Amino acid sequence: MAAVIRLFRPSSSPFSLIRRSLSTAAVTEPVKSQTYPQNHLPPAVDPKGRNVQWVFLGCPGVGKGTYASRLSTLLSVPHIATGDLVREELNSGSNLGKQLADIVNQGKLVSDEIIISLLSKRLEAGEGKGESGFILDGFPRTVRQAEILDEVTNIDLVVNLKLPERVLIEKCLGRRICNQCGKNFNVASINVKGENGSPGISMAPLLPPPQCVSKLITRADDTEDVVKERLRIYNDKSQPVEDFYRGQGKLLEFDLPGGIPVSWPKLLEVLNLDEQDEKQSVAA
Ligand SMILES: Nc1ncnc2c1ncn2[C@@H]1O[C@H](COP(=O)(O)OP(=O)(O)O)[C@@H](O)[C@H]1O
Repeated sequence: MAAVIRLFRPSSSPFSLIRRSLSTAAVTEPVKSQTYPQNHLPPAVDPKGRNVQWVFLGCPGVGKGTYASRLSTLLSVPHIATGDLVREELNSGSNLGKQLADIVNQGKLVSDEIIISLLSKRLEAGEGKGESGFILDGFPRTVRQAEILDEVTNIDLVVNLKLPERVLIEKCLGRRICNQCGKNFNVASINVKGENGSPGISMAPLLPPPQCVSKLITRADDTEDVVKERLRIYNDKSQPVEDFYRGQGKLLEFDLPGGIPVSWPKLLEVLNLDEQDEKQSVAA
């Protein structure tokens, strides 16, 4: 039976070191090892009692942002999505933003150096405001990024969200963002039949409230060709990151059973979390 571990006061994180570590990081082959059994958490919470340091992995469109953001509220830690940091830079009109636009709109990855610099700035700003712990979404995306992260801190748990590829494409194409409040919605109504023993998946659309309807925009990189390219790059560059964490016994595989109403309670169950619990309690 899982014991309840309380998360104590914020401790300062060592992320100001991340930039320095970039230059010394070694690139090695990803480790292949066992899969962590579902329904069984690895030692997810640091026994020293600091806030959680979790990573969310998964293909474009799988819903990393949705679940990472809900968990960050539940656990009172920041949700840091490197894709959001990149989009902020694009929208800022800076020279760097102009350089990144082509890369992002073709579905390619930004260089490790640039992404680490953006993440480093975000973590330092958070540290200044007294933030501690995090749920990272969209980082690390290469083994090199994972190694650099490992050099500067100890990740407790890596959640790998999974959906069949045809669902991912439909979800990306249905994704809409309100350009005023910034919330994400999805107009796709997904009904995929089960194949070869795997169950079918249904997801109802996540429609915007009336005040957002006229303000919906589509991400420039959510076109079919670019989504396919992002999936190809994920398989090439980011799947080895799954192996990296699997080798460390930190990877929790989670096949999403459907939309938020069915997946969210199931995810909480697998993580031994209870929405009704005191916010700062985690079972490990
Ligand atoms: N860790 C990262 N390394 C390199 N590029 C990144 C990283 N995170 C985000 N990006 C860039 O930002 C884009 C959008 O990221 P994100 O919103 O996470 O998209 P996705 O829906 O593909 O998961 C990526 O296609 C990539 O160009």
